[in-house]
Amino acid sequence: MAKIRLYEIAKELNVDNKAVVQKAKELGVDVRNHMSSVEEAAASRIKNSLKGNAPAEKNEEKKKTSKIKISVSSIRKNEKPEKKKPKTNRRARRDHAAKRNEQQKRNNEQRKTPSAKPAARDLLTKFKQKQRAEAGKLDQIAKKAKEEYHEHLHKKNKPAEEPVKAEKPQEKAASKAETNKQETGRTIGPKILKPSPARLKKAAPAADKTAKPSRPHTPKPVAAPTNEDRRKNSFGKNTGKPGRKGRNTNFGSGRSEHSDKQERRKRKNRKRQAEAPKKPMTQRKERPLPDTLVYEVGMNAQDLGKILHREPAEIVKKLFMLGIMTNQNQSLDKDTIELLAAEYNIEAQEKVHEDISDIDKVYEKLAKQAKEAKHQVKRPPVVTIMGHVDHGKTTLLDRLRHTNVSEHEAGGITQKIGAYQVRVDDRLITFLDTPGHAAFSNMRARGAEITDIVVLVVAADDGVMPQTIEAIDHAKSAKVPIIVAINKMDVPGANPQHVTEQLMKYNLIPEDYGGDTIYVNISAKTGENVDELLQMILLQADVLELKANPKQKAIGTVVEARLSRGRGPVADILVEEGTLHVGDPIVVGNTFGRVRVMTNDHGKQVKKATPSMPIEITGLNDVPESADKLVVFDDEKTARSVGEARASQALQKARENVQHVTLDNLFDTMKKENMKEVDIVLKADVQGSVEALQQSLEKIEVEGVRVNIIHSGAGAINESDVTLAGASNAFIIGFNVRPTATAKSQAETEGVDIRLYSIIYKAIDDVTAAMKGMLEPTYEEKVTGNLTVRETWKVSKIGTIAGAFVDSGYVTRDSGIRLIRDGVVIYDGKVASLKRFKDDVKEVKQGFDCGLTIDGYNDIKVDDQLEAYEMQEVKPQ
Ligand SMILES: Nc1nc2c(ncn2[C@@H]2O[C@H](COP(=O)(O)OP(=O)(O)OP(=O)(O)O)[C@@H](O)[C@H]2O)c(=O)[nH]1
Repeated sequence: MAKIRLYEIAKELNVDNKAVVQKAKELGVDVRNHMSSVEEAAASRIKNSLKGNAPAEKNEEKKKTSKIKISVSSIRKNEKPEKKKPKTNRRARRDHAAKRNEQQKRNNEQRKTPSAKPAARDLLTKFKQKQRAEAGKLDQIAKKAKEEYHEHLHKKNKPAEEPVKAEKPQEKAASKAETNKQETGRTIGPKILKPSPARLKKAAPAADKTAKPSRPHTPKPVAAPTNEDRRKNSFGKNTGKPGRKGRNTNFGSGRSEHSDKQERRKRKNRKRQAEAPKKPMTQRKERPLPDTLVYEVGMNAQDLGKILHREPAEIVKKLFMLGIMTNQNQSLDKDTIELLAAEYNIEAQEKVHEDISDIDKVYEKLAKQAKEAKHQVKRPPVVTIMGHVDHGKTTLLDRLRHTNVSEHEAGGITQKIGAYQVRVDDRLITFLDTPGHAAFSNMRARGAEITDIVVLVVAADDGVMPQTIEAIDHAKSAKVPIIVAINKMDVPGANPQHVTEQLMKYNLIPEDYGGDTIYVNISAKTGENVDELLQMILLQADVLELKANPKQKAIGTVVEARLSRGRGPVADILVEEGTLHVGDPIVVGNTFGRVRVMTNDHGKQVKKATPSMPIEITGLNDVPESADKLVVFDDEKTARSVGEARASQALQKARENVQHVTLDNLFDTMKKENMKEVDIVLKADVQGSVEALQQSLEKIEVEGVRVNIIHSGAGAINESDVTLAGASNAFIIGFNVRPTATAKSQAETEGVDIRLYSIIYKAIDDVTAAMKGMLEPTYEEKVTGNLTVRETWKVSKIGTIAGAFVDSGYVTRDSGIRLIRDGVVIYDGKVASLKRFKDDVKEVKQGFDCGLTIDGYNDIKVDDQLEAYEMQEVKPQ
C-alpha cells in the first residue's frame, strides 16, 4: 500500500511541515519529522483534522481533482525553489512513483466510469475539458513565474546571457513535460529534467500501458536533453563539474540543503583521507605455490611463472641469484627448471608426453584398464596344441574343427582363419590353428602372449621325443599350464603309462600321482576321449579364472595376415579385450584403417567381436605381420596418423639395420651371414677389361665361398649400378672408371662400397684378401706442413742441404716430401735428415727454421716450395 510523506501533506494543504508533524503526533500516528511516511488512512485522518486550519483558497484547490493538485504542486515547486528539494534521490523517485501509481489508479477509475454510465461519461468529458483549460492557464502562470524568477536570479548571480541560455532548454523541457503530462494524464515532475536513456526505455512501455491507445506516449522530447542542456541546467552551481553534479539541481534552485550536506561530506572525506596514515603500496596477493612443478623441458620463465603463480620477473631474478642469466623468453633446460623448483622448495616433475604411435604402450594401457574394470566377464580359453612331429597335432585340430561345430553354424564348414572356436555345451574354446612350439615362440618373441593353455600331444606309441621336450620348455618359460594328450591310443602297442613316466621327469606329474597336470588318453583319429579333453580344457580355464572386459575399446593380436585378391589386406585377429565393431578405426602393427568387413571362423559376417573371438577383418591399408597388436582409436584421422608414423618409423629402422657388405667388412659378414657367395657389380673402361677381370674374380674361392658377378659392363659407375648393389647387398668394383656424381652420393647415402682400381691384380688381391679376412688397411696421404727454401748449402758426401722455414704445419724426419717449383711437382721423395742448427730433430713446427736433405735429390733451389706429408691409415667405415 502506498505511503504518503508528511511534507507532501503539508505541501498539499499548504501548511507548515511542523504543523503536520504536530497534528500527526496528536492523532497518535508514529512519526518523527516531516520526512516520515504514513499510511493513506492515517494521511487522510491528518488531512481531515488539518483542513480546518488550512487557508480557504487551499481548501478550494483541494476540491479540484487530484490530478490538477499534483500538476499545480509540481509547478509550484518551481515557484518555490528554495523550499522544494529536487526529487532526484532514490527516495524522491520512489515517492514520485507511488504518487504516479495512485494517480494512475484514479485515472483508471475515471476511465472505467464512462463505460458504465454514458451520462457520467459526458460529465467527465466536460470536466476534462475544464481541467485542460485550467491546466493551460496554470502553465502560463508557471511560465511567467519562471521567467520572473530567472530574471531575479540573473540579476543576483549570473552574467546577462547565461540564464537566458539556460532557460531555453529548461523551458522547452518543462513545456514538453507539461504536454506529456497532459497527454499521458500523469505528472512527470522533476524526473523530466534528467531522464536517462535506460530509464526512458523502461518508462516508455509503462507509459504506454497507462496511456490511452489513441494518445500514444511520446517520450522523445523528455529524452532530449543533452549534456550541454544538463550543464546549463546546473545554473552555474556546479559549473565546470560536468556529469552527475547537475542531477542535484532543480529549476533555478540555488545551493540546496542537500547539496550542502554533500559538500560537507566530501570535505570531511577529503580531510579524513589526508589525515589517515598513508597506506603502504598494496602488495599483490601471491597465490600459493603448487606442490609439484610439472614442467616440460624448454619452458621459459613466463611459462614457469604461470605454473608457479609468480611473476616472470621474479623467476628471472631467482635464476639470476642462482647464477643463471636468462630472460623471460629464453627456453630453460631440465637442470635449470629443477634447480628453480628446489629454490622454491617444491618437487619438480617432468611432463611425460604420451606417444600414441607407440601402440604397444596404448595396448598395455588398455589391457591394464580392462584388468581393473568392474565389468569383467568370463572369456573362452585360448589353446595352442604342441608336440613332436607326426604325433597327431594337425589330426587333433582337424577333428576338433569338424566335429565340434554345430550344424547350424555355416553348415559345419569352418573357415581357416588362423584360429577357431569349438563349442562344448554352452561354452567356447578358442584353438590357435598353428600348432608347434616354433610358431608359439615366434609369437611370444614378438610380445604376443595370447595362449592360455597348451595341449601337449604325445604319441602313445612313440613317447617323449626331442620336440616334445622343446615344447615343454617353451610352455614352461611362458608360464602357460600344460594339458597332456596322449594320442594314438587306438594304435596297437600304445603305452600311455610309459609316456606318463617319461613326462614325469619333466615335472608334469599327473593328478593320480599327486601332481596337478591333467592327462587325457585320446585318439585324434577315432575321436576317442576328445570330448573328455575339451572338458579338461574348460576345467583348466575355470582354474585360471579367465576374464575380460567387453565394455571397452578393443585390443587384439594378429594371428595371421595375407593379401587377398579382391579383398586387399586381410588379417586374422584374436580379440583379447573389449569389443571390436565394424567401422572401428584401428591401427594394426604398422598398418591402419577401419574395420570394413568382419567374418567369424564359420565364414559368417559379424558386426562385433568379443574377447577370445577369432575374426578375419578387411579394411587395412597394408598387410600386417603375425603377432602385431591391434588397437582401436577414437577416430580414423588419429588412426591414420599413428599408422603412417609407425610405417615410416619402421622403414627408417629397416634402412638403418641394413648393413651393406663392403670389402672391409666382407670377412665378418661372410662369417655372420654364412655367405656362400660374394656378390659384386663390376664396371670397367672397356669390355676387354670387364671380361678379364670377371674371369679372374670368379676364379677366387675361399673356404667354399665364391665370387658372383651379379652385373658387369663397360662405362662409368651409374645410379642403376648402385641401386642394384644396394638391393643385392653387393659391392662395386670399378676398373679405370669413376662413379658419376649422383651415383657417388647415392652410394654414400645407401652405404654401398665402391672400390676403384687401375691394376687388375690389385683388385683380385684385395678381394681375395678381404675374403680371407686379411685385407690390408687403406692409407691416405695427408699434407702436414708447407716450407719455403730460404738458403741452400752444398756439402760433399751429404749433398744439398736446404735451409727452410716452416710456413705452416710441421715436418718430421719420416715425412714424405714433395718439391714444388713454380707450381709444378719437381720431385716426390722422403726426408733424409732433419736438423735444427747442428742437432738432429724429430720434428720442426710452424714458425721455425730447419735444415733438411731430401733422399736422392740435390737440385734444391732458393724459393722452392716443400710439401711435407704422411700416409695415414683410413679406418674401415
Ligand atoms: N592311428 C592313429 N593315427 C594318428 C592319430 N593321430 C594322428 N595320426 C596319424 O599320424 C600322422 C601324423 O599326424 P599329424 O596330425 O600330421 O601329425 P602332426 O603332429 O600334425 O605332424 P606335423 O604337422 O608334421 O608336426 C598322420 O598320418 C595321422 O593320420 C591317431 O590318433 N591314431
